[in-house]
Amino acid sequence: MYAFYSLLVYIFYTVFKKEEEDALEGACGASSDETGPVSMETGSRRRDGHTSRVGRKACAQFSESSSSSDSDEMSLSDEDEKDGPDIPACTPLAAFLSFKQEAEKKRASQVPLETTGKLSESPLVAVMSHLLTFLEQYSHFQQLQQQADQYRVQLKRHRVQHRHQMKALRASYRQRLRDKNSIISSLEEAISQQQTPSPLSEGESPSSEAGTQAGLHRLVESLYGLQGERSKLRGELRLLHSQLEQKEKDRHSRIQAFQQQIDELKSCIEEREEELSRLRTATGATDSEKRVLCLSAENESLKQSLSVTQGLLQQLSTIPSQSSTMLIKENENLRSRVQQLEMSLQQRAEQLSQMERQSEQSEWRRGEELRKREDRVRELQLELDRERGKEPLVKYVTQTVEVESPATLKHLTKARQRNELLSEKLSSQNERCKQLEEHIRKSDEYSCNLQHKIAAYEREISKLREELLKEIGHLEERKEEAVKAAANCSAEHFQNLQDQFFSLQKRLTALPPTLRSMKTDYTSLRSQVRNFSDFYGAAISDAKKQISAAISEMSEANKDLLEKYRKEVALRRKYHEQLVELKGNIRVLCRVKPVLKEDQHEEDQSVVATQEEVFQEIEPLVTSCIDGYQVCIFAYGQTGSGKTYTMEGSVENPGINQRALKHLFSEIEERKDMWSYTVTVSSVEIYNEVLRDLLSKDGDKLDIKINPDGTGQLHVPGLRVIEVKNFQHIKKILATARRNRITFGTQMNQHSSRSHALLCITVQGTDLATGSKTTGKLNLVDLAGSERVWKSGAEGERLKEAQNINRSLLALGDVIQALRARQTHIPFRNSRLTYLLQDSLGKGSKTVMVVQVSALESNVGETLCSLKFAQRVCKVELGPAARKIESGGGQCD
Ligand SMILES: Nc1ncnc2c1ncn2[C@@H]1O[C@H](COP(=O)(O)OP(=O)(O)OP(=O)(O)O)[C@@H](O)[C@H]1O
Repeated sequence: MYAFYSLLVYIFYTVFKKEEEDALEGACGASSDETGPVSMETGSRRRDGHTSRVGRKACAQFSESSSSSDSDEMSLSDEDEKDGPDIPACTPLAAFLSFKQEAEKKRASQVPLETTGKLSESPLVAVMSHLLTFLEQYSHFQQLQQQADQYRVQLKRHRVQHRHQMKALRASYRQRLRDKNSIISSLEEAISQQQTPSPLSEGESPSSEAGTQAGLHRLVESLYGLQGERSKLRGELRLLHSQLEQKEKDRHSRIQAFQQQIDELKSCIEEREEELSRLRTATGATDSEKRVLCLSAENESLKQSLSVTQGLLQQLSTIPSQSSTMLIKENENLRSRVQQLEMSLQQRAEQLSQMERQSEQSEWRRGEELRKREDRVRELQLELDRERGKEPLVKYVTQTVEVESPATLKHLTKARQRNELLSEKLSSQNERCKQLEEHIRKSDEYSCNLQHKIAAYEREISKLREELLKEIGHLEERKEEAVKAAANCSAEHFQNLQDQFFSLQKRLTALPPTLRSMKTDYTSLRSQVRNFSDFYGAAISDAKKQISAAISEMSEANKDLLEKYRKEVALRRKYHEQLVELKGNIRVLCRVKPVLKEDQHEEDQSVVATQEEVFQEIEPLVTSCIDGYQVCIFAYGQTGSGKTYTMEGSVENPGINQRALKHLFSEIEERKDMWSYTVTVSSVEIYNEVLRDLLSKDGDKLDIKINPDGTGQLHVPGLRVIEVKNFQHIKKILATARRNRITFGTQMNQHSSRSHALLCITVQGTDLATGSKTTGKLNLVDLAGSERVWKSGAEGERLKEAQNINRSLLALGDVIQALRARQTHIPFRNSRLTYLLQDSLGKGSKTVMVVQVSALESNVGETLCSLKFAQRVCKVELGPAARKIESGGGQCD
């Protein structure tokens, strides 16, 4: 077969060569057309290895047609470069193509002949034409392949460029994102720092308000900054979007172009396939079929290459899509990040506004609370004022106060309880006031009687005064007479002189010319005047002498009167002392405590003694103290029987202490012309057998010692002694002592004194006339109450106090017993109380014991005990009282 085909080719060659030569020889002769012979030569070269000019020209033409693609393929792979040397294989093809073109031209010119049936086409020529067509198609495929390669190279380049671009873009985006993230994280940190609010102290110090404001300002500023950042990010994102969209569009347009080319290629291939099948059916030649198969194989390979190209295209399309998806993802991430940021910003803004609202609310609440507290303070202040003024407080109890905090509630309940207590107290005090009014009425009656007595005394005194005045008047009359006598004498003389002066004046007017006589008259007149002055001076000195004589007479009479007065005072003191002695130097008074409102279930039939009445009994002893005696007044009795009331009393109704000092100062005032006095005060308490200064703040423990001055008297070293100038001063001192004294509430007495209290008043007097000095002492003792501990319910510390009180009172009883029995040893040192009262309870002193008893039947046992003790005291004989007086020379009385 091969030999047959080779033969066929050869025949063709010779036929065509012959035809061409004929045509050339016949038509053109020696024309210069080289095409035919060149083709022949070229075609022959393929077989015998010679190269004709025509073949080279065709090859050059082909090379020219594909030069553009070759230049592009310079950078292609080695495989592509290897395709280059195959091109010379196209040379016969080019020869065939040119030959075919010429044949077709000829056929076209021969068509009229064929139609007429003169020339019919041979099958060999038809097969050849088909072969040529295939070869043409093949060359076209090759061109397509080259184009596809070009596209592939372009795609590769694009891909590389795109990769670089994408890398750069990614790097820049990542950098930007990192920057943004760092900014956002720093802002978040700043916000979180601002958002960690310091807890608002209920007290909170309000410097914290300024800090919160500043923090809010900072937060708002950072918020604005964040918003600016957000808008920037948005702008950048928009830019990115637009870039991405642009790229996306480019990619789509490229893909569409590729797709179009692929479609074209596909349609081309389909056309070729149809052609092939048509050829198959038309020819049915076995060799051509083989050729067709070869071609179809080539076609298949082309298809494969196409599919590869398509794959590449797809890859190309997927790569940008991947990058775009990545970008989109990044974009989405960014978007979500921005959204998150926006959300967090919104949250922060909300939190900020919430914080602002909260701070406003808390501020408002604080203001409200402050206002309420101020109101409360005002109310409490009012309450306090009313409490001080002893006004009813019921009004406050009924007041409704808005309470918010438990502390205020507690305070309010306390205040209410206190109010209730105070109102109770107030009602009891009102009751007491009524009783006191009754007492006052009675004391008024008593004072009326006293006034009568005083009026009688005053009448006597006025009589004496009248006598004295008469005497003085008599003396003054005499004095006046003497003065008048002197004055009358000088007046007569003066009258005479005046008369003479007038007569002289007359004579002068009558006889003006007689100057000599006038001169003589004048000189005589001058001498008379001189004489008159001498006479007048003598008269005055006479009158003075008479006056001094009258005055000396009068002072003599006064002296007598003064002496009389002194005698009177001495007599009075003597009688007073006699009276006191008659009453006894140790006296016992019994005071029954009236039944108070709280004990009203029992009927009160007691004899009520007022503070004034009690003091009247004591008053002479206070006077004795001024005269230089040792006086002791003490209140004794069961707890709650009224000892403190008797000694100290209340503000409105003071007791013995205050009244005694008042009396003392009024006496001193009366005697100030004859005596000067110094009053000193000290106050101690004996609590649990320990001595404490009630006028000192340090509360040091004191001790009783014998005075080192050699008098043998007792004294308390370190005790504060205050000199008192007036009664107002003593009031303050007494208040201090009362404040410092230890009291506690027991079942028997709400303010039970748990100590013995001593107020020691020393009065040092100096007689202004004689210089003699007296030292009187007044000890005012408020003993602690004896109590039955099972009754008073004393426990713990109260029990210890009660035991100490009872022990010291027993010691007092022992001293009284020893004094009554006139024992040689008096056990003064058995207790601090008796040791301290040694001077006042011993011989030569004046003592008054006020026994306080209760009128209640429930206290009858204690009352009996107290009365028995009082009975024992009554029987004690202290002997005559001794007055401590030092004469001007320092002698003792
Ligand atoms: N004569 C009185 N008139 C009116 N009230 C009195 C009288 N005596 C005592 N009281 C009242 O009785 C209460 C108890 O009196 P007080 O404290 O003086 O007793 P006390 O004997 O000193 O008691 P204690 O020994 O426990 O200290 C007080 O509230 C007082 O005001």
